[in-house]
Amino acid sequence: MNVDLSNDFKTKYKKLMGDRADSLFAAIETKSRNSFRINPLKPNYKNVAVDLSEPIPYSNVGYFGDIDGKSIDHLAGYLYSQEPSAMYVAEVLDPVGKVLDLCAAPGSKSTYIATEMDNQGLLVTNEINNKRSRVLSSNIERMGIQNAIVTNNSPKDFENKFEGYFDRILVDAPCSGEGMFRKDPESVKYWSLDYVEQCANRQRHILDSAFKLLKPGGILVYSTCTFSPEENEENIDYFLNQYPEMQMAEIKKYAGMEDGIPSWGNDNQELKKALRMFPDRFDGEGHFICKMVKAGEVTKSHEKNISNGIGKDEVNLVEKFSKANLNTLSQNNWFKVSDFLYQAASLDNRFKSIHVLRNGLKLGEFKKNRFEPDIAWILAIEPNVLKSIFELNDDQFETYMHGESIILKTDSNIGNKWLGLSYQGKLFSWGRYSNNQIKNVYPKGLRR
Ligand SMILES: C[S@@+](CC[C@H](N)C(=O)[O-])C[C@H]1O[C@@H](n2cnc3c(N)ncnc32)[C@H](O)[C@@H]1O
Repeated sequence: MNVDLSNDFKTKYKKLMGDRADSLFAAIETKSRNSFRINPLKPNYKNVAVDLSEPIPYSNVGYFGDIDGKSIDHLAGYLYSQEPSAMYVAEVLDPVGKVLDLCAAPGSKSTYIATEMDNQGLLVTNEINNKRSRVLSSNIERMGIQNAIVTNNSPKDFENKFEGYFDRILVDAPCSGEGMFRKDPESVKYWSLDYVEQCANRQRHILDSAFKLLKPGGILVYSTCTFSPEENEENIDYFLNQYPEMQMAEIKKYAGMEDGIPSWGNDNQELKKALRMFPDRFDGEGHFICKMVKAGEVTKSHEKNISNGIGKDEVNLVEKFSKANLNTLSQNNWFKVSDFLYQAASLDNRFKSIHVLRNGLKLGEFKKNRFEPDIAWILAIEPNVLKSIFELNDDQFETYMHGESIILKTDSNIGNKWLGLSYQGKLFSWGRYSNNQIKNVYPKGLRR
């Protein structure tokens, strides 16, 4: 591999690391190893057509190896591709209660956090960039996550209504990306000494917001995929001085993980508690992780609920749908946004003040005199909730993925209108049965 490291980069790290810099530069020239996660939110989640013989030692759900982004395992949300170092962040966060991922797209860490939360508590997963927030939202959907609110805001937007609200906050900061040069050699082009400074400055603003949003007693995890002291130890030293309530917490370190470097952060010895992963000693990309606790007593916060906006006629339509197609129907936290019905992750009125893309699980849409279920619901549903599941064969699966309907033999004994469609035992879509055909309702954007 040829990663075109600039002279400024090399000179800087030679000065900072001495001889070790050469081993870092050499590691940046080697090929990185791929890895992926399985998804315990799915039924029978270890039933995947990939090699699970090399588990990642510090992850409950991570494995070294390759996955196919077009496979049913991937599109039904059983697998998620993530590089090994990044996986450890969710483990360090230990997410419980109300969790905020402030810089979340495309959702690698958020989807991991959600599997740790097992649909308990609340995960607010935020991305400032609109286009990227939509990718985040679709990954939350694919993985069958029910307790997440996807938002598209700047961290500052939360400050008005969410002060001291969150038990856990992750700031996986936008950074100069030096740790990803090996995986993405093109990114070297954007690097400069000035760019590092700009990133460091932006990160301080994000951390300022995170401090305000964190509950006393809460935990803040800060991570980057870059080596630079300015964006890591220096920023954390600044932050600890700025906010004396914040204290560093220990992180368990596995083979190849190293301490933070106090001399890169004004000799603040507390920085040893942070964690560094350098690719010459660790089997993953470059990463920095730091865990901090906010001192103080938890005060009770009062929640005022949004009214759910659902009329009796609409409840009747969903009940009619359920009677024909489901064995059970939970009416927990139902919530309507325009014509869409959600099972809300939170009905807290505060969420009216920010730009919410998705609140919990999208169940479906009210159309003229009927209710139509949404793909998000089938990706999160327990199979025993469905009256009928139709398992597609290889040809039928390809046909369906192309957006075509499936013609069945006339003696097909299907009495219900909405079916769960599965392939290789994994539910991935609804299908609408009528006149010996399963009509294609797979979202156009997901067809191929
Ligand atoms: C390192 S990436 C996040 C990766 C993500 N956590 C994951 O694991 O998939 C940083 C994100 O921060 C967003 N970002 C950029 N500027 C920001 C700002 N000023 N405040 C908050 N987020 C910002 C970027 O759009 C980007 O999606």
